[in-house]
Amino acid sequence: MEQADRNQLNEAVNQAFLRYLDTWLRKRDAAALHDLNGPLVHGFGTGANESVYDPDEAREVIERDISQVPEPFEYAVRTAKVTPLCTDVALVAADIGIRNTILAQGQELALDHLRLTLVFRYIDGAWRLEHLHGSFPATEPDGEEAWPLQALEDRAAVLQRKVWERYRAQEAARQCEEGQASTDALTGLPNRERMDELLHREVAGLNGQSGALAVILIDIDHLNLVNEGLGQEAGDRVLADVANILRDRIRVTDALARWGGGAFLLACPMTDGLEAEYLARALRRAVAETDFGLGFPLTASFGVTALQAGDTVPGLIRRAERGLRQAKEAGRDTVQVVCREEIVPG
Ligand SMILES: Nc1nc2c(ncn2[C@@H]2O[C@H](COP(=O)(O)OP(=O)(O)OP(=O)(O)O)[C@@H](O)[C@H]2O)c(=O)[nH]1
Repeated sequence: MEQADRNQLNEAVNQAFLRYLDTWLRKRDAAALHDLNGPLVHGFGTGANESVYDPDEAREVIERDISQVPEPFEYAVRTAKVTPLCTDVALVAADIGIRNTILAQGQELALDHLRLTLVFRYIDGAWRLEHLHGSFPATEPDGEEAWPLQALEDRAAVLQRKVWERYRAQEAARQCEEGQASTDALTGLPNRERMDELLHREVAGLNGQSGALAVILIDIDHLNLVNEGLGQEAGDRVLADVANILRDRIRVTDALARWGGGAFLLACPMTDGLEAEYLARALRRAVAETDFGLGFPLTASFGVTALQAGDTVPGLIRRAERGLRQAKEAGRDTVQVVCREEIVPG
């Protein structure tokens, strides 16, 4: 988390904490306090009362607590430390000076000190209480405090590390899943959906600038003959090999995707129709000159087009498809460039 984000989070959680204290201890307002809670509150008592409460149970605990001592508590925040656990969870360890007497298990108990450990979670646009642990530290016979603040802070540091580790692992898993969902497993290339998104982004930003983007649609010729003659696995190998041939010969700024079946789509930014045609010819040659170990030559056909004013992504793709169709009709193993309506033979 960036330092500026951390500062902003600390401030927002601190405000939520102060509002919670004021509502709970000074105002003793059960309804308002209930509104500051999250959907589940953990802890929320001291010692034996600690549990996980749903909203109705939490409301009951709050009302009981306030009905037992309706008078405002005099308190002063001595220290309050906010520790962000991740972007939407934060822990507050606080030391509160307090003057009051409560009835605990039939006995009057004079309070002068309250230690709080609270967890707030950002839910529906507000930091809401999710966990509350309160303790009234007693002085041990040796004069040492039973729960010194340093011990609470040490525990918070351990908790923070553990939550961050878990959060990072979850983020990494989520990003990995997203990557897998948009990658073609056979070739390792981005899939059609990802390329489609990229094209929409590119085309929207380019506004039909001439020479700003070219698109090449590539289709392996007679892939069905490889599948039928040598089996699906041989067809798969051909697909992966062609993907590698293409990948090895394009610029880092170009984007190559598996478009479906035996087809690939290549998007080349800062490339006009002529440059794209040269590239397509070089790629055609590279495929035709490769020995795929099939016992017969393998070729591919290419449809090329370039961005023009007023283009949409579907329009651009349709022109590349038209080029590819023309290339297949012209006998395959060839390149056809389509600029708007006219076809420039390759
Ligand atoms: N091995 C393999 N074959 C695939 C895969 N996806 C599609 N195919 C096959 O690729 C072939 C593509 O067919 P078409 O593009 O219509 O025709 P083609 O045989 O390549 O001949 P052209 O007219 O030259 O395109 C079909 O036989 C599909 O079953 C795949 O992931 N692996």
